[in-house]
Amino acid sequence: MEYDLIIGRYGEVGLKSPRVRGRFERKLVSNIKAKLKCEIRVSQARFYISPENFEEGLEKLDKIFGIVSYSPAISLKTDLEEIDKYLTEYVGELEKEGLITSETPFAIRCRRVGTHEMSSQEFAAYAGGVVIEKIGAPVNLSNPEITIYLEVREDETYIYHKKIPGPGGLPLGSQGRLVALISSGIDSPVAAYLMMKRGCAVTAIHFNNDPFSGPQVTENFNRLIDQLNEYSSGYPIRRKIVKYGEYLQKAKDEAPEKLTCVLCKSGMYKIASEVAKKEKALGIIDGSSVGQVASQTLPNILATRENAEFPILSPLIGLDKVEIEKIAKKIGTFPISELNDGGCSAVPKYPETNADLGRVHESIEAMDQDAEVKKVIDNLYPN
Ligand SMILES: Nc1ncnc2c1ncn2[C@@H]1O[C@H](COP(=O)(O)OP(=O)(O)OP(=O)(O)O)[C@@H](O)[C@H]1O
Repeated sequence: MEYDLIIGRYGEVGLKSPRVRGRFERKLVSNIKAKLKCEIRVSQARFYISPENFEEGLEKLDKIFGIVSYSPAISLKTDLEEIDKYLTEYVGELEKEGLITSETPFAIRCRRVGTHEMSSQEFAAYAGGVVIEKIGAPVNLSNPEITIYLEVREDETYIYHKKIPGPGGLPLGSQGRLVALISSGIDSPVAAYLMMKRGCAVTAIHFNNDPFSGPQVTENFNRLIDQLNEYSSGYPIRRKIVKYGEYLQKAKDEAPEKLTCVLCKSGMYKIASEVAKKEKALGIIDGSSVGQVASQTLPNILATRENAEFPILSPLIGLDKVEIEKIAKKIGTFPISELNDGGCSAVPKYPETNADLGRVHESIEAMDQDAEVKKVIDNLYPN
């Protein structure tokens, strides 16, 4: 089929007030243009996109948040003779592709904006007649096997038959920035993806636990970010790699062994809070899911988060592993997270699962956590 443009649709953005909608539309247009060489016209909740490379356009729109669906289409003048000519050709192409035969029940759906001599129903009936004339297929409005859409907008008309689902959500960057804690595991990249889908730009922090973990962990982190960057058009993910070995050593030396993981996580949130200030971010994302591992019991969640200065958003908190893995597979991070990273040797044999706040406070003081956090931040942002 010789398509000449792609019609993109947004969902939730359309529910906003006109002023907010205008801002979101501009953001969406600039995000599309950051990824795709194209011309874009916006009109009445539709994006009319003319990409330089059509196939590339179809592929890339699949990863731009805010787009709910899109359709490759042909455009023509709003004129009955033109509709006759182009629709006849269109049906001929569908026939060649095996999508319609003389037996295939079909429907025409017409949407119309503007002033015309015919109603939408009359346009649809006319177009139905063209299809019957060309191929003799039966009309079936309640249960069609193929639907051909006719979109009549003032003096331009568009014909298409496919509605490809987009990723949905809100345009990236429309909701400000968050700092995402990304390990090399399955969960945290999914958490970051879900918040990106809600329009949040991301700065990713990774804690390199060397000598308690090997270089593979950080390599996997970098590969995960490369994969997530497929979805970051307009707002590429910023990366920060934190040297965390010294902090962990201090925790092991000065606090009860059992509490290492609690102190590790509590330090991460404090450091993430400092990074959030530097990055002008408004919150922190992590990949916790209640009860999944030792550090994610409710008492440990309380003990590790109580001193963080920013809200910690955990979009996976109520999901179970199978649900999280399903998303990881869909977004392409799963096979990277599955690579063996050698794990973390700082994890004690019996990590605390029911952290007592009093003992955690004592340990935080014993290891002089604030001083250790400051060292890490000075190292990350030398001035
Ligand atoms: N090395 C790290 N660097 C950055 N963030 C980390 C690191 N380790 C853990 N986190 C953050 O803490 C969250 C909980 O980590 P934890 O190790 O308890 O669970 P997990 O189930 O192994 O998580 P994940 O699958 O994301 O690695 C992670 O989802 C991530 O957001």
